[in-house]
Amino acid sequence: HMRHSTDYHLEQVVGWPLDSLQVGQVSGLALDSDSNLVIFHRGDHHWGADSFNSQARYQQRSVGPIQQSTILVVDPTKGTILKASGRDMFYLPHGITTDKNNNYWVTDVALHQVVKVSSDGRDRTVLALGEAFTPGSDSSHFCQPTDVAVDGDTGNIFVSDGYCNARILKFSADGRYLSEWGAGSSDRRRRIPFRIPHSLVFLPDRQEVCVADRENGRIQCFIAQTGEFVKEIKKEEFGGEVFAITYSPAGVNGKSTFGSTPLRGFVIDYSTLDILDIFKPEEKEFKMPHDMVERGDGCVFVGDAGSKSVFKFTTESKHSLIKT
Ligand SMILES: O=C(N[C@@H](O)C(=O)O)c1ccccc1
Repeated sequence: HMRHSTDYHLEQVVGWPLDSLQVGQVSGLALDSDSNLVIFHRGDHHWGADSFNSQARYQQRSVGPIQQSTILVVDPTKGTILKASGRDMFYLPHGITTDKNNNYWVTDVALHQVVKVSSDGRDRTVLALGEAFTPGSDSSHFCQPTDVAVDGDTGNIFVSDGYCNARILKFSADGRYLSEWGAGSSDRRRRIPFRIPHSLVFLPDRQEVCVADRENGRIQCFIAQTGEFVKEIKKEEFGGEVFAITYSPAGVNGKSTFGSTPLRGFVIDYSTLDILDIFKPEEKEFKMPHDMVERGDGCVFVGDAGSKSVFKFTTESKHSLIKT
């Protein structure tokens, strides 16, 4: 791996998880209030070229929802499954995030909905935004929404919408529509619209929302309160597509990218925009690094929709692992 300045370097924890997680296409990762890893996956469903018609309507509705548990809570150290839920609810899972009451906020691109699900194992739908299986672009419809970010202070939620819309919407915690905005709209020079706002993250220490604008190969960040454009992060090294973004207030931004260059993850300092590290798996390659989370202990997990697997990375070098 190329090393970038400082001593920050991520290496794959080879052999994690101990046993295969038996997951389908991994579309989303989150951390719960116990800092366990939460995996949102598609079981035996796949997003392929014929999943939607030209009006973005899902074509396999008659097959029914995924019968496997689509939401897995996994021990971050061993990779063992602690809880499994989300059966018979979803068709094409995409994004997942948790709120401070440990509810799951997920998006499903086939349902065109954002769903708030209880994590008590009873899978109660606490709130659903959007109309099931009905794409649209007004304030009560989405078109293949990709992710949700939660502002822990106000409870407001942000939705990146989506493959067939190019906007970010803001709702109150109880689902009231507040506002929406497109790419860097407040900045004339950056009127280039979003291509696919694919992943969202809330920056708690800055009260900003950042989006991975996938096919534009860039990150754009906005003031959460107003939607005002703050900055754009775009690097040649991204190779043209940025799939996911996650953030840790330690001043380091994690990103995963997927582009013509070999598929890699980047660690960027949010203030200086310096690339602090570039990482990728040691043995297998990334196939479609689709989402990423960073844990408080510095471990980074990457969910891969292509290889139906989750990779774990750590900043400790091998020998220190052997020592411990
Ligand atoms: O990007 C695509 N999918 C991935 O992001 C995903 O699986 O979420 C995709 C787009 C068009 C057709 C088929 C798949």
